[in-house]
Amino acid sequence: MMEYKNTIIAAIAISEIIEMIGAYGIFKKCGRRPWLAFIPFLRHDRMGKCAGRVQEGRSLALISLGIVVMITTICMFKPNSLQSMISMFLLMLMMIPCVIYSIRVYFGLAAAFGRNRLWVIPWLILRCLCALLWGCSKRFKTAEGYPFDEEEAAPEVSGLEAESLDEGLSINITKRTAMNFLQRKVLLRDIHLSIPKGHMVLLLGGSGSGKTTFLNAVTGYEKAKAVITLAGSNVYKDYKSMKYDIGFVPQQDLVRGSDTVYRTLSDAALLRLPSDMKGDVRRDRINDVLDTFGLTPVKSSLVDKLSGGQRKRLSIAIEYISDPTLFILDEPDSGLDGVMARALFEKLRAIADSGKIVIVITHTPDRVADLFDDVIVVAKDANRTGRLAYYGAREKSYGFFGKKSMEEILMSVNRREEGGEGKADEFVRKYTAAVAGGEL
Ligand SMILES: Nc1ncnc2c1ncn2[C@@H]1O[C@H](COP(=O)(O)OP(=O)(O)OP(=O)(O)O)[C@@H](O)[C@H]1O
Repeated sequence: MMEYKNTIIAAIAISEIIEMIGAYGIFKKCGRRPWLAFIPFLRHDRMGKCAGRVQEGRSLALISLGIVVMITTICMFKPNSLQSMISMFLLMLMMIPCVIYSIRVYFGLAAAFGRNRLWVIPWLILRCLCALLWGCSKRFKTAEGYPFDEEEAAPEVSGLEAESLDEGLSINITKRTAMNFLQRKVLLRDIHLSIPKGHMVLLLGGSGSGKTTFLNAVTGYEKAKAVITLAGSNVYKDYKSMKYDIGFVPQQDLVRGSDTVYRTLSDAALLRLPSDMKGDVRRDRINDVLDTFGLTPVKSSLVDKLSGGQRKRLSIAIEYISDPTLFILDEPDSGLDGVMARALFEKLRAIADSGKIVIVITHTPDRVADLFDDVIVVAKDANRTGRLAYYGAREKSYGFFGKKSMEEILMSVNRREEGGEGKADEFVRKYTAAVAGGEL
């Protein structure tokens, strides 16, 4: 038994030494103080910094410390004692976040060295040998542009409080946080803007930049540290009474195939219109909405028999039945061809022109860009927090970003490892300065 223990200790010591040598090389390549590689635990922290994953590196360092404490406890007590069992249980628990944080740090390292993300597998299995290879081999160099955005990270706090509009939407999100694997993550920070009524706004942002989180915070579905006012009323405080003032059309259609179009809308009307509304007034509203969305010819058809475009229009009509002041749509054009998408967005434009506010997420903005008044660009900064990189007139946005299309604007703020130009922080700073200087 003793021999067995000694072998394990010797193996751990050898792998530690190999890893230290490798980490020394990695730190040097990443422009960090290399001697820190020889300090246990701090090494994990610095590895996180090299990978651009500061929080994960720090958490990994703490968990590694916990693991060592647990292993020592297990060795100190008799194998089947209560203390040893508890330590074993805690050790198992710690392994889960340890693996998760390790994966995140290795993903970051792969991006820092411009390598495939699959490298995370050998890193997890043979960490010490991978560290040695990446640290000592000349074939492993940091990627072009490394460290990504680090020196010029966007300011921690930015943005000016948006004024409350009597008839429009004013959004003042200070922060939206969430617990994520034992760690509080800031999903959104400092998003302040006011949208006047009659405006149709494009919400632009890369995958995971925080668009849905932003919309959920605006509608009050998932509250943030924020003040949202719609036509002078506080959305969070008056949530119940304002629920149907805000129409939210999710990406997925939530309609029952076995109902007719009319039945679907009349059920929605029963739910969303005031209960004291007279039957004929309600019927008129249903017919108006059917007309608005070109669904009158198919009002007796089963939902299952509708085309993709008709089904989409029905989903939108369900939310529109309550005549919302603020109308939000998450990718209403997914699955629609260019002509159908254009026709749909023209309807949304008409709704905005009737004095509403329409906010739309679309992944193919350029085919309908001319229909929008304004653009909101949400981008992930160096801390992976969703920030406001632009809000203003669509026409000015091209000049602000120095680009010719919405897709190019999106690429400029997307992170490098996602194929973008990684200029999110630069534009958050530029936007903050422009707003403070009264240029936007
Ligand atoms: N409740 C939550 N807890 C922890 N993290 C979350 C939570 N909600 C969202 N996130 C994280 O916040 C980030 C933004 O997510 P969000 O869904 O808002 O992005 P998105 O811009 O809508 O992306 P997509 O275009 O891919 O739908 C993601 O990294 C996501 O993992």
